[in-house]
Amino acid sequence: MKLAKSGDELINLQYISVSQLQTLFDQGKRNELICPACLEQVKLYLGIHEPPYFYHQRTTNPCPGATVEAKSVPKTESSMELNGFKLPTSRTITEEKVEPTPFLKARPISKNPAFVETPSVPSTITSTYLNALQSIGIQLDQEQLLAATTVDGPVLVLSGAGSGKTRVLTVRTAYMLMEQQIDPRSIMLVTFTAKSAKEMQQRLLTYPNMSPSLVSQIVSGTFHSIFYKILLFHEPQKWRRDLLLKWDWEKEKILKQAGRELELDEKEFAYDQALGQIGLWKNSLVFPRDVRAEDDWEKSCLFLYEKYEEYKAQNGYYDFDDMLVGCYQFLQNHPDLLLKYQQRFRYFLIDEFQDINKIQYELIKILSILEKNVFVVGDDDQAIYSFRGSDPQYILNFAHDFPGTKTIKLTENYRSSHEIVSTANRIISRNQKRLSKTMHAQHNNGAAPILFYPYDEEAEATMILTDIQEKLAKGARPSDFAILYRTHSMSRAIFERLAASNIPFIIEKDAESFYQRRVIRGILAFLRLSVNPDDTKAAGDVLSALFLKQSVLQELKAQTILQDCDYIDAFGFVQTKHAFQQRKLKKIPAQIRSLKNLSPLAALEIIEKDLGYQDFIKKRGNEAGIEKGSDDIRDLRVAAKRFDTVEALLEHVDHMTAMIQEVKQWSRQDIDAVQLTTIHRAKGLEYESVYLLAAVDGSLPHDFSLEAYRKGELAPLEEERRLLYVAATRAKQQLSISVPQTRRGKTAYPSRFLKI
Ligand SMILES: Nc1ncnc2c1ncn2[C@@H]1O[C@H](COP(=O)(O)OP(=O)(O)OP(=O)(O)O)[C@@H](O)[C@H]1O
Repeated sequence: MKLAKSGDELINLQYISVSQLQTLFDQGKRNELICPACLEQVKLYLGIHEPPYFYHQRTTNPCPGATVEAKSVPKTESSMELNGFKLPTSRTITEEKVEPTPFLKARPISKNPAFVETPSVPSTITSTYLNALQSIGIQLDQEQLLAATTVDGPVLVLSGAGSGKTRVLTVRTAYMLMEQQIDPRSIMLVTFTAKSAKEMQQRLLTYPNMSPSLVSQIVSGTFHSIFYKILLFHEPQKWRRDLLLKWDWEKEKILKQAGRELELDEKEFAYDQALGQIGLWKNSLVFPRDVRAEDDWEKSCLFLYEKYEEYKAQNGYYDFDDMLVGCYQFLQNHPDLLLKYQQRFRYFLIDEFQDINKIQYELIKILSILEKNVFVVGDDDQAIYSFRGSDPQYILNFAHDFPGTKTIKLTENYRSSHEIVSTANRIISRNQKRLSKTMHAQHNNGAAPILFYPYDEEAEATMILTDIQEKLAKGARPSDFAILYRTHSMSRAIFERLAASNIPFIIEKDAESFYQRRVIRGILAFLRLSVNPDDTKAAGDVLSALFLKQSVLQELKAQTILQDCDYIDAFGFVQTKHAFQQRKLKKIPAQIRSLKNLSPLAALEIIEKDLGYQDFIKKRGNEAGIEKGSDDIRDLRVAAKRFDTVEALLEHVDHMTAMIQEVKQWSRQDIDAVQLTTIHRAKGLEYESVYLLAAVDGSLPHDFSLEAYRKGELAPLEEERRLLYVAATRAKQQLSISVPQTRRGKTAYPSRFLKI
C-alpha cells in the first residue's frame, strides 16, 4: 500500500522523496500513521529487497484500502473517492518545489562468470595418519596436501580467502608430530591472535591419538607471547609483569607529562595518535636517532618518543612493543643463547604472514638461519595492517629472502558461494601490486551480492535491521549475521537501531560510544551547559573550544559566587587581556542560553559558527588520525536530525553511552548474537550473511587514501581495496553492500572499487 495519513496530510509514496522515508518510518513506529481507508494504524516497511510500502499490523480481514493504486491518486486535490473510500488529500507532504529523489531499488552485482563445477581432486594420500584424518572428514585437496606435507625448506603458501589455510596449518602440525615424529619442542607455531593459537590447539586435540602433553610442548602463540616468554626466562626481574605498561592511558599519561614541555594542550593534541606513531616507528626498528621528522606533527611525536623511552628506561618500565624489540636486542647481544635457540627451533610455522612487520620478520630470520624450515601462510590480498607497520613486501619478497622457496597456491574457496567469490576476484584483480591468483568457489549455493541504496546512515541502519528481522523470522540465527564497517564511528546508527530492538548483538571490546569521541563530547558540552547552567563539568569542557585555558574554570567558579549567578552568566564576568576576546565573552551567555530552546540541528549550527567550534576544530590542526573532527560533527548532525529538542538528544546520548557498556558485557559471553565489527577485526572470521556499510568514496576507500592517491601514492588506495576484499570474503551465502546516496549530509558516490 502506497498511501497513509499523518495528521491531516495524505502521504503518497509514489511522490515521496527518499530523504523522507526514515521520518515516515519513525512516525509509523510512534503510531502516528493511519490508513486513509480504514483509519487503522499503519507502519512503513523500509527494507532491502522491496521498495517501501505501508502495511497494517493486523493479518486478518485485509483492509480494502490496501488495494488502492497509488498512481490513481493525484498529487493535489482536496478530497476524492476511490473504491468507495473517501480520501482526504488536502495537502500531501509530497508538494516539493524540486522533484523528489526517488527510492532506488537494490540490484544484484551482475556479469560474474558462470559457475564451473570443478570438484576438488581427492588427493592420493600415502600417509597413514592423514588417511586416518580423512576418515573422520578432514579431507585435503591436492594443493592443501602438498602444503601440509612439504616439511623441509622454506615454503610460501599463498592462500586465497577461505581456502583452508587454518586446516592446512593444523593438519601439517599433526603430520609433523605423528607421521614424522618431529620433536614438538622444536616447532614454533605463530598465529596472529592468541584466540587462533588456542583454536588450533583445540582442533589438534580432536585428531586421532593426539595427546594434550604432546600439543602443549609445541611453542605456539602470538609473536608477543612467544618472545616475551623467552625474555622472562632469561631476565625475569627486568621483564616482571608489574613493570608492563599495559594500558594506553598509562602510556598517554607519560606522553602528556612530556608534552607539557612543548606546551602541547592535553585536550587538543592527539596523544592517542602520537602513541600509534611511536609504535609504528618501533615495530619498524626505527629508533629516535633514526627518525627524520618531516613536519611539526612528526617533530612533536619524535620529542615524545625520546621522552617516553627515557622515562621507561629510568623507571624500568616496558610496553608490548618492547617485548619484541627487547628480545631481538637480547639475542643479538647474547650470541651463545641465540645459537641455542637456532639449534632448538628447527621448524617455523607462521600464519597471516601478510601482516608481519619488520621486527617480527627479523626475529624469524635470525632464528631460522641454520635450517630455514620456515613455512609461512598468507594472502597478500588480505594485508590490511600497514598502520601498525605491517608490510606486504615481506610476503612479496619471501622467495627472494629465502632462496629455494617452494611456493604453493591454495585457490579453491570452500567458504563462499561462487557469486561472492567471483565478485571478490573481480574487485581485487584491479590491484596492481599483488601476486596473481584467482579463487575458485567450490559451491554455488548463494545469490549474487546485492547493492542497496539507502538515503543516508539512518535509513541504512533501518534497512539492515528490517532485513535481519525478516531472515530471523525465517529461521536464521543472530550469529549468522555480521555488519562490517571501515571505522568504528560508522557503527553509530546501526548500534542504535539494534539497541532499540530485541535482537542480541555484540561489538568489539574496544569500541567506544560515538558520543564519547573527543570532538563530540566537546560540542555536546555546550548543549549540556545550556540545559543545566550549573553543570561544572560541562563548563570546564567548553573552555578549550572557546580558546580559554583550563584555569579559567576557577575564575568562573569564583564569579558564580561573587555575582550569584550560574556558569553561563559567569562567562560574561571573566576578564581577559584581549579586547576582542572580551567582546566575544560578553556574547557567550546569551548564545549558550539560547541553545536549549532550539532544535538540535539549529543549536549545533550556533555552536559551530557563532561560538567558534568550527574554528576550534580547524585550529586543532594536525588531525593525524584517519577520522577527522569535522567528520564527527557531520555524523552528529545526521544523528541529531531525528530529535526535536536538545534535551531529547542529550537523553538519547546518555542512554546510548550506557548501552555500549552493557553490550560490551554481552560481548564477553559466548552468546548467539549479531556481530558488529570493523573489517579489520573480521579478518579470519566467516558468517552466513554479511552487510557492509557505506561502500562510497570517502568511506571505502577512506578519504585519507584518496588524498594520498591525488598526491601520487597508490599503496594506501590498494590497501583500501584489500579491505573491501576481506569484507566480501567473510560471507558464505549472502553479501549485501550498502551504497548510501548521502553520507555525513552530503551527496555520496558509489565506491570506485565497485566499478568492476
Ligand atoms: N579440503 C576441504 N574440504 C572441505 N572444506 C574445507 C576444506 N578446506 C577448508 N575447508 C572449510 O573451508 C572454510 C574456510 O577454511 P579456513 O577458515 O581454514 O580458511 P582460511 O584460508 O583460513 O580463510 P581466510 O584467510 O579467508 O580467513 C572452513 O569452513 C573449512 O572448514
